[in-house]
Amino acid sequence: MGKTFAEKILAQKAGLAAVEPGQIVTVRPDLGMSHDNTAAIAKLFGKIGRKRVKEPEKFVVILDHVVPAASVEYAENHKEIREFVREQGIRFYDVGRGVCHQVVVEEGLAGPGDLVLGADSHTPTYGAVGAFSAGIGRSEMAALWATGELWLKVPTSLRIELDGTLSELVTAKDVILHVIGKLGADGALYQSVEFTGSLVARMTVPDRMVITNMAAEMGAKNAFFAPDEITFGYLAARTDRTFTPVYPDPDARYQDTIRFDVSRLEPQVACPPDVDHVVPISQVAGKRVDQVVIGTCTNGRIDDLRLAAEVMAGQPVAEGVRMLIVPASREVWIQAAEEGLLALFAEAGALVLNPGCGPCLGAHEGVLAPGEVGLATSNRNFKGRMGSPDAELYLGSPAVAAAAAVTGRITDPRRLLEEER
Ligand SMILES: CC(C)[C@H](C(=O)O)[C@@H](O)C(=O)O
Ligand code: SF4
Repeated sequence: MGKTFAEKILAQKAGLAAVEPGQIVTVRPDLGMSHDNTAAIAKLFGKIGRKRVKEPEKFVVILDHVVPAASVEYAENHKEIREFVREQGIRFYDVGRGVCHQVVVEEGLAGPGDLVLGADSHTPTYGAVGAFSAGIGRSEMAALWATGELWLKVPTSLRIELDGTLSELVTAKDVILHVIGKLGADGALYQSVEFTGSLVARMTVPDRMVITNMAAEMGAKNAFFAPDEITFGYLAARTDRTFTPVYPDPDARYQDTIRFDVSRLEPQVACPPDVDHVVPISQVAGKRVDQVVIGTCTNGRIDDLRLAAEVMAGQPVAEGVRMLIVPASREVWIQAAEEGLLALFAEAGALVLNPGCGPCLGAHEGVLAPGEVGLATSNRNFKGRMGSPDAELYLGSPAVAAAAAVTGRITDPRRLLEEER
């Protein structure tokens, strides 16, 4: 009987001939990733009585969540991490390099056939380049540092087929918001989600990253796009590593196959306080916003910034609205600067921030006050996510965010474009 992607790759990484869903296997990941939570992990590591990370070359630490440090406490945390990675000889990217998930992909640290475990819930992102990648807890990361291995339960597999053609200004973000809206925030709980269908062949790696990133929001253990020419072309420009891709068998058995035709999809918006309370934009159009954020590991890439600039079409940010632009990485920041996008946003009245998570997690760089309404291109909108528990946060694509920024209200970017034309 055929095997799914998860079954094949986990068998391989566990050194077994075959595995079944539900089976507990001990795997040896190719990469372990952590970020600002590394100091907390180091404390747990000390508690289990270890001094040296067993295979330091298999780990990476990226400071991104509260960068640059917003308080003495954060500064101390960063300082401890710098000392720890130096002592242990762990690959390290300091503040300013970018959001961990973007950096891992840009640096070619994840690719087809890799098993990556990260101490962050959006680690499934790297399935966009054919890796099995999943989030783990801090104590699991400490155990991984100590032994180089970890047990995992083999997930059941869910296949999602995406077919049709997206209309103008409807994006991968709208697709995944729609999918989450239909399946719910627990719609793929502890499942390995394989995305297939005719739309996939027309999706760039960044498009696929939007989808695998947000698959975490429906509970997925990991998410996967079978590596194709688009994947290999993308990776060839970034790394000279060679990869051994793993593909599902054609006769693999899935728990379920769900098909979506995206041809008539409108731009989608997730309404507070639930990521799965997703509606077509026409249902929330007109809602006033105080702050718009374009960035994060979901939608802070160069094509997101290009799309936002296109929708803004030289119009200024609406009076009374704060617009924050947070390039996901230094590479994106430089590219956007070279293309004149950062100046364009700044001239329109936006505030361009440093690469990193920015206000996504509500810790700094633009938190919302009680009663305020935000719209962001990020992946979470629960109560208090971007500051006050009494603020509201809507989620949408960069096109939707740009349209809100220049009109001061949730607006269908397609209508705006029509008016501009
Ligand atoms: C702080 C970190 C552990 C957290 C996560 O795991 O996802 C953060 O990145 C988030 O998006 O809430
Ligand atoms: S950008 Fe947001 S979702 Fe992504 S890793 Fe940072 S805090 Fe988490």
